[in-house]
Amino acid sequence: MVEKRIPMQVKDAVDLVMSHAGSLETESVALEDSYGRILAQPLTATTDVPPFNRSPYDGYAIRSADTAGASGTSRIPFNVIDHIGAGEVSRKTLNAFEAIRIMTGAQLPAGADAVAMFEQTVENGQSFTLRKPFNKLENVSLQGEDVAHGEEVIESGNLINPGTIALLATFGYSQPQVAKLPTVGILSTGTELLSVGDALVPGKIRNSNGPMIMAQLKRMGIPCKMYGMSIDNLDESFEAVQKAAQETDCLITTGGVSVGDFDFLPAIYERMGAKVLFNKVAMRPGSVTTVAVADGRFLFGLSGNPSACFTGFELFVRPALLKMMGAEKPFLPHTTAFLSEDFEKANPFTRFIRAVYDGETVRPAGFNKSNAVSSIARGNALIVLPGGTRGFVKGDRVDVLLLGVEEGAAKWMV
Ligand SMILES: Nc1nc2c(c(=O)[nH]1)N[C@H]1C(S)=C(S)[C@@H](COP(=O)(O)OP(=O)(O)OC[C@H]3O[C@@H](n4cnc5c(N)ncnc54)[C@H](O)[C@@H]3O)O[C@H]1N2
Ligand code: MOO
Ligand SMILES: [Mg+2]
Repeated sequence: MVEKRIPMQVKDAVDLVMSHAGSLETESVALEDSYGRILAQPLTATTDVPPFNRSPYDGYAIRSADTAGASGTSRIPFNVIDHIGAGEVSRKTLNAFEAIRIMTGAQLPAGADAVAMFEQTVENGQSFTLRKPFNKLENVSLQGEDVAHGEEVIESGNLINPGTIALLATFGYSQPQVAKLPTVGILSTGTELLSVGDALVPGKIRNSNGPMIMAQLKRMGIPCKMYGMSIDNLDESFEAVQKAAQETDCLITTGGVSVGDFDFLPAIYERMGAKVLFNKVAMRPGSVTTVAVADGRFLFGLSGNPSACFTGFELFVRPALLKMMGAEKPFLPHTTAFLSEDFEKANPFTRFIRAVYDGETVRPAGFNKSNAVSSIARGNALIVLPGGTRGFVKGDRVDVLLLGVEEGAAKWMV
C-alpha cells in the first residue's frame, strides 16, 4: 500500500525550515574577499564623510561676503594667492578679495566659505572676476553631509554589496567580520544517472541536478562539496548520505524522495534517526520535497525532477542557508506583474512557474512540467499562483518571485 502523505502549506513549510536554521559562527576576512558575504558586525562610521569641508568643483575658493553686489555690470575682481589640488592643504588664510585656485576634492582653505566654478569666472592671469553674489557655503561639500561620525550606516546581517565594500574601505575596515560560510554537500541519487562527459546509453540520462545546484549555491557565494552520484541501492545510498551528512552543515540530495520502489531517501532518514520536518508540500512542482534534520544538520531531499529540484532549492535551501549566515533578508524578493498570456491550468496546489519577467509583465518560460529543464534556463523569475485557484488569463495581476537578485527580502512573499 502506498504511503499517504499529508501536504503542508508552502508558508508553513518555509517557516518550519527557518525555525530549524541555527546560526553559524563569524570570522574576519580581508576586505577584498568580503564581497557577497553577510556582514556580521554593524558598520559604524569611524569618521564624518566627507571628513572635511571640500570643493565639489574645479574653481576658486572665495569668501562669500566679498561677492555682495556682484553683477554683470559690476564685476568683482579677486586676487589668486595659492593653488591646491585634492590631497593638498593650503597654509594660507583668505583675506578680503583673495581667492585660492582649488580642485575638486581639495579641503576648503581657512577663511573660504564658498567656491566659484571656473565656468562662473572670467580669468585674467593671477586674477578673475565674478558677476554674481555667492551664498555662504555655496558649492561646498560639507563635512559629514553624507555620513556622520558614529552613525550605524549598515546593520549587521546585510549582504556586502559593492557599495558596502566602498563604505568599509572609507571607514578603514580592512578585515570586516562576516558570517562563516556553511559547508554544503550535494549528492545526486539515481541509477539512471551518467556524468556530464559520458555518452548516452539506453535508459540513462546525464546528471543535471548536481551541477545546477552547485551553480545555485555559487550564485549565493557558497562553495560546495560534490559527493557525486549514488545508485538506487538502500545500503549504498545510506552509506553515502550518512558520510556526506557527517561532513557538512547541510546535505542536499536529489531524487529518491517519492514513493517509488527505488526511492530510498525516506528509509535512509529513518535509518539515520533523522527528524523529517515534512515530506509533502502543497506545491507544484516539488510536492515531494522533503526536509529533515539530524544532529543539528539539514538534510534537504530535493526531488529528482529538475524543475522541482530547482524550485525546492530556491524556496527552502536558499533562505535556510542565508538565515544560518545571519542574513536579515533571506527570502526571494517578491513583486507582482501582469500575465502576458493565459495560463489555463487549475492550481490545486500553489504553483511555481518558471517565468520571464520584464519589469511589468510576466509569462511562463516555455515547457513547464516538473521534469522540464529548458524553462529553468530561460526564466528569471517564478510566477506564484495560489493553491485552490482556477486558470488565470492574460492581464491578471500575479505574484512573482525574482531569481538571481543580489538583495533578498526580509519576509516571505508579503
Ligand atoms: N505514484 C506516485 N508517483 C510519483 C509521485 C507521487 O506522488 N506518486 N510524485 C511524482 C512527483 S510530483 C515527482 S516530482 C517525482 C519525484 O521523484 P523523486 O524525487 O523520487 O525523484 P526520482 O524518482 O529519483 O527522479 C524523478 C525524475 O527525475 C530524474 N532525475 C533524477 N535525478 C536527476 C538528476 N540528478 N539530473 C537530472 N534528472 C534527474 C529522474 O530520472 C526521473 O525522471 O515523482 C513522481 N512520481
Ligand atoms: O514534486 Mo512533483 O514536482 O510536484 O511534480
Ligand atoms: Mg522517484
